[in-house]
Amino acid sequence: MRKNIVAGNWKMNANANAASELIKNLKKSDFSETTEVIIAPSYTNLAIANELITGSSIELSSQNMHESDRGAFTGEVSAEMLKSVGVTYVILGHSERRAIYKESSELLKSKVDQALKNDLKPIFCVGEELKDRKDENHFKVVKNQLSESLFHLSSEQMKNIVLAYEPVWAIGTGETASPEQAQEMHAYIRKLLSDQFSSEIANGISILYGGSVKPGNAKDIFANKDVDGGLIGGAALKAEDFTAIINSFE
Ligand SMILES: O=C[C@H](O)COP(=O)(O)O
Repeated sequence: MRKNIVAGNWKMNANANAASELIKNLKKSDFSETTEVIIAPSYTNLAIANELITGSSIELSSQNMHESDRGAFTGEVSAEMLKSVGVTYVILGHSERRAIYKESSELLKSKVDQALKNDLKPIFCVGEELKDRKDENHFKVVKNQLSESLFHLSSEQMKNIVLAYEPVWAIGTGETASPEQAQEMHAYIRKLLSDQFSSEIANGISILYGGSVKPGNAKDIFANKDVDGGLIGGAALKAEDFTAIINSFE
């Protein structure tokens, strides 16, 4: 049985004080034990977050990671460094990394391999841009993103991947995919996983939806059978809203 997961991607928000405050408020919140809760603060806040989440069920994720073990890569952070401050997940392939930092499928494939080699679980993001959807290319785009960075993995490795479908046109725009559009793409992704790996693998992988998820729309999105939770941006920055989203499963 796959897990329901709600992950908060804080992006480049919250200094050390704000991050501590947010985590303290989250710890006071009453959220469902059956949903796995993950937070992804910026690099500078990971160590403090790790201390603050001790004794809670909250898991820690990084927003990015370098693909090499170590070396002369000024400004970069390795998997081993992340592990040393209690990180268990790493977001890879976010559309902001793909678009702004030109991260290619090939690079993301290396990052996925590096994460798995270091026992970090990738939250691997896929999603089409508005133009792709208008041109009815959205399925093809998502299929390529998955196959180019993940389909070389073994079934055993694939079990450690969490997927996030984030239509780029819905990120931070207030516009959400309809519950039907989300379900349609999630079912398509699960079918691809079944064809490439097995139905057992496909049914065991959590596929999260991301893109303007809020307390007011989370219930309708999470009610779909192939939507196993959310990757939340803006609404993860308020403990009250994030908690309401976590508690939005039927
Ligand atoms: O990683 C999170 C997504 O980019 C969604 O962001 P958003 O909830 O602010 O639209």
